[in-house]
This record gives sequence, C-alpha cells and structure tokens, in this order.
Amino acid sequence: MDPSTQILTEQAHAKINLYLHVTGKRPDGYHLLDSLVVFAGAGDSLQYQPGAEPLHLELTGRFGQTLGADAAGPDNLVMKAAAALRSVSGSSAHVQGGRLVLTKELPVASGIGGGSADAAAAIRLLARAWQVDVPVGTLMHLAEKLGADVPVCVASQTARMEGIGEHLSAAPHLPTCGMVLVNCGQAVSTPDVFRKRDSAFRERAILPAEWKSAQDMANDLARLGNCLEAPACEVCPPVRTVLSALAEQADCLLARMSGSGATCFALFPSAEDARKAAHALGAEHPSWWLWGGALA
Ligand SMILES: C[C@](O)(CO)[C@H](O)COP(=O)(O)OP(=O)(O)OC[C@H]1O[C@@H](n2ccc(N)nc2=O)[C@H](O)[C@@H]1O
Ligand SMILES: Nc1ncnc2c1ncn2[C@@H]1O[C@H](COP(=O)(O)OP(=O)(O)OP(=O)(O)O)[C@@H](O)[C@H]1O
Repeated sequence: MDPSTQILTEQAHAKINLYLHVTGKRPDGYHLLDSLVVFAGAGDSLQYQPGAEPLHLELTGRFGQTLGADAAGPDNLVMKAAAALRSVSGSSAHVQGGRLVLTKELPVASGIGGGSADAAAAIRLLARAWQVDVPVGTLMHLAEKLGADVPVCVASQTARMEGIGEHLSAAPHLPTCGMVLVNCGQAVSTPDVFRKRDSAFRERAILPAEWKSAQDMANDLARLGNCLEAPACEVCPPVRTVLSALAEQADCLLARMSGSGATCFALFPSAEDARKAAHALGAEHPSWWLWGGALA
C-alpha cells in the first residue's frame, strides 16, 4: 500500500486522577492543581486516512451520537487539535487532508478527559502522518491552549500534574493493580464543579519514589483526596451511590471520583479482580457505563 494513504490509528486512553488537590487559584480564575494522573486501558480510538479531500471527521462508537448535531465540526477537540497542528507545521511538513474517524467509547463530560485524550491522539497521529518536525515544547504549548488536561494526555503516561495542568513531572513507580471505572450517565460540566468548590486549598502531596504493592498505594492515596468530589456530588448526587457501590465490592482497595466527575474509579489488587467487580456491578446496575481491567 502507498504509505501516504495508509490508515493510521492512535488510542485515546481515559485519564484518571488518583488524587486531585486544588492548591490555589490564578488571577484569571483557573485553579492550581496537584494530581497523580494514570491512564486506563479504556479509551476512544482515532483513525486517519490521508487523502486529497479537505480534512473531515466522522464519529462512531457507543457515544458517537451523544456529542450533538455539530459534533464532527470545527469545535470538536480533534478538529481544533488538527487546526492548531497545521498552524505550527513548517514548510517541510506534508500537511494533507483526508478522513478522521473517532470511535467514541468514553462517556462525554465525565471527568476522564475523553475530549482531551482525543485532542492529544489527534496531535500524535497527525504529527506522525504529516511528518511535523517541531520541538516537543511547541507541541506541549499547543496542547495546553486546547485544554488543561491535553498536555498530560499527549504523553499518555503516568505523571504528576501541577500548575493548571501544564507542569508534568515523574510519578512514583506504580505497582500492578486493577481498576474499575463507573459512570452513572449524567454529564457534568467541569466549570460548574470548579465554581461550586468552596473548601480550603489543600497542600501539595508528599509521594514516595515507588509503591511496592497496590495496598501500599491505596493506603497512601486514602490520606489524599479529590477536592472536586464534594462539589461534584452536589451537581450530580448519583456520584455518592456509585462511590458506595464501588466501595462495597470484594477486594476494593480505594474508591474515588476522577477529575470533575461524574466518573468514579476503584482500585483492586489485579486486573482480574477489577473485571469481576465490573461484571458484578453491571448485573446490579445495567444503566451504568462500566469498565474493568488494567492500567494502560
Ligand atoms: C479537573 C481536571 O479534569 C483534572 O485533570 C482538569 O483540570 C480539567 O481539564 P479540562 O477539562 O481540559 O479543562 P479546560 O477545558 O482547560 O477548562 C474548563 C474549565 O474548567 C476550569 N478549570 C480547568 C482547569 C483548571 N486547572 N482550573 C480550572 O478552573 C475553568 O473554569 C475552565 O474554564
Ligand atoms: N472529541 C470530543 N470528545 C468529547 N467531548 C468533546 C470532544 N470535542 C469537544 N468536546 C466538548 O468537550 C466537553 C468536555 O468533554 P470531555 O469528555 O473531554 O469532558 P471531561 O471528561 O469532563 O474532561 P476533563 O476530565 O478533562 O474535565 C464536552 O461537553 C464537549 O462539548
């Protein structure tokens, strides 16, 4: 096959905030954060087939229709990422049109950075396809302008995230563990949750260089928290039900909300334990979106 028309794919893994401390607020209203971010095996996927036609996006997958009528238009974060990348691509890049297909498997506006992960996947995919040769710093700056969660999603690897999301540093070495994700089906607006937050700012966490077991990690994380959990429960009361249901599962080590919600996660000793718990929860709550497995 001609390499210039070959279909390329990138995964857009769900971003999970294992803890999330709001440590301050900037004069422009954005909040300063301290968070340990990991990526779950669950995710959207983005395909690109280069072609002569103008670049366009098609949506498919379980949540492909939930984004609304203009979902595949220029406001989709994938198209915004493509436009931003085009604007920094030098004359040596092979910028082309063609067809992007986003398979949307992550619930929308759910605290697991679906749109951010999609934008980040678009940056990785198109930078590769178009042979964009710019410094990583330029790509990260471009990512930051698309959304606070986009820089960490570009790397798509466990990281400590600070600033408003743009300062990334090494995270503790994580032990093997399993994770369950649950979303009750109610979209939650990130700005609404930040607006409702009225607790005191929390301190920056002290983290070890590594956790030797999932239990050790859960014990340390239990002393930390998600400062957006209480305001998200006000905006979306079913979050409380989801957290209780997760905590009741056999072998659950920790149950917490991710980001601004409403998706909650639970940690388990293994991916197999997590899959079993997701299966049990699915039988009890057929309307919930559920995923269980290993970290990405
Ligand atoms: C809460 C997190 O999910 C944690 O990972 C992210 O910080 C949210 O990242 P995001 O959805 O990419 O956020 P953006 O799209 O940049 O911002 C949406 C809105 O959330 C609020 N926002 C976001 C990030 C941040 N550090 N402080 C904020 O106050 C602002 O009101 C902003 O207008
Ligand atoms: N590709 C996309 N996928 C999801 N949402 C998108 C996309 N493009 C634009 N959006 C818009 O972004 C908003 C936030 O969606 P997203 O799923 O990223 O939220 P989130 O999971 O709460 O993100 P975060 O955890 O970063 O706050 C949606 O309400 C939607 O209007």
